[in-house]
Amino acid sequence: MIKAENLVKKFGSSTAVNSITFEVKEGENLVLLGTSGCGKTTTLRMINRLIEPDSGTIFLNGTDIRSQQPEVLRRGIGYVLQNHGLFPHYTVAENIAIVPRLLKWDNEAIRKRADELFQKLNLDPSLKDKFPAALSGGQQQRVGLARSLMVNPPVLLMDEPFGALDNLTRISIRREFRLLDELVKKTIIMVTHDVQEAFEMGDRICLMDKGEIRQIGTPEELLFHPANEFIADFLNEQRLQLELKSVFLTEILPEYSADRNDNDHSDRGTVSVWDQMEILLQRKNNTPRLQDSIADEGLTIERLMSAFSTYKKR
Ligand SMILES: Nc1ncnc2c1ncn2[C@@H]1O[C@H](COP(=O)(O)OP(=O)(O)OP(=O)(O)O)[C@@H](O)[C@H]1O
Repeated sequence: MIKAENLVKKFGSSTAVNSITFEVKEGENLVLLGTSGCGKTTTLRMINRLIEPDSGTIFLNGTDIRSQQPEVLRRGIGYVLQNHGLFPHYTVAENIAIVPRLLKWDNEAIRKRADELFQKLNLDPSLKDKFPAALSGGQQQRVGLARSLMVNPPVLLMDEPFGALDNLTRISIRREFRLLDELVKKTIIMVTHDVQEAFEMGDRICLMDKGEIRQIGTPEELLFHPANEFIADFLNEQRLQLELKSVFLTEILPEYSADRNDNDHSDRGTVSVWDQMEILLQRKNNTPRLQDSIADEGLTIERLMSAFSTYKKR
């Protein structure tokens, strides 16, 4: 779906992106991960031509993106920014109508699509008449996402989409976004410097350093088969939590996994060992369950951990 070949971008004498090559399949969520300044945002912005590479080529569905006007290209590529990118002097309704109006949608079509997205994103319809400054950070982020999804672009670029949120909001909004049907089927490239976030959201992770790619692979591949010492060191501090997030219930206890999601091209289900552990802990504490669709009757934390450690020894 997206193919980047030998991309190079320099700013003056410093090289932000140094000959990187990667591919993203249709429906896949690729996370660009790395420390500040390693070239993630520059890479992302080359895909919607906000930045032009010095050399290298990007193909979208086999076509060089330079063959399209940037404005036309961007209508098929949603873009979600850390600080939501909403225009402060436009109401929420006006903000989300910008691209549909460019595409000459009528008012009724815009209203219908906005209502649908507001419902899916748990946004109260009364927010439509407000200005962005009157919304909470989480609401602003949801509106930013709604805006990028209005015309249902097949590709979505997300630059630190949860970066401006407090930790708790961040964790819950991330979980919600991950299960959102509008996002499950999209091809997504997401930038983050948060390792946990990358492991929760990414089908594959592209770990960058100093403008170069050190490894691209599934969370499991990076953790259990790091390509070099840099990768192992980068992940080491949070290893156990990452392992729990990167292994799925379907892989260790298929008999308890009634949640296999047909839209999930990775075919690993949607519940990680970490998620399942949280569900069991919440149940133990009598707090509401995170997810009700799981056939986990009789599953205990001990059983889960024992299956996880057997899996790791394989
Ligand atoms: N417009 C610009 N002019 C000059 N230098 C730039 C410009 N944009 C980025 N850079 C430099 O290019 C390098 C890569 O920046 P980039 O924003 O892509 O990194 P990043 O990995 O996204 O970092 P962060 O997580 O801090 O946003 C950095 O050294 C940055 O200072």
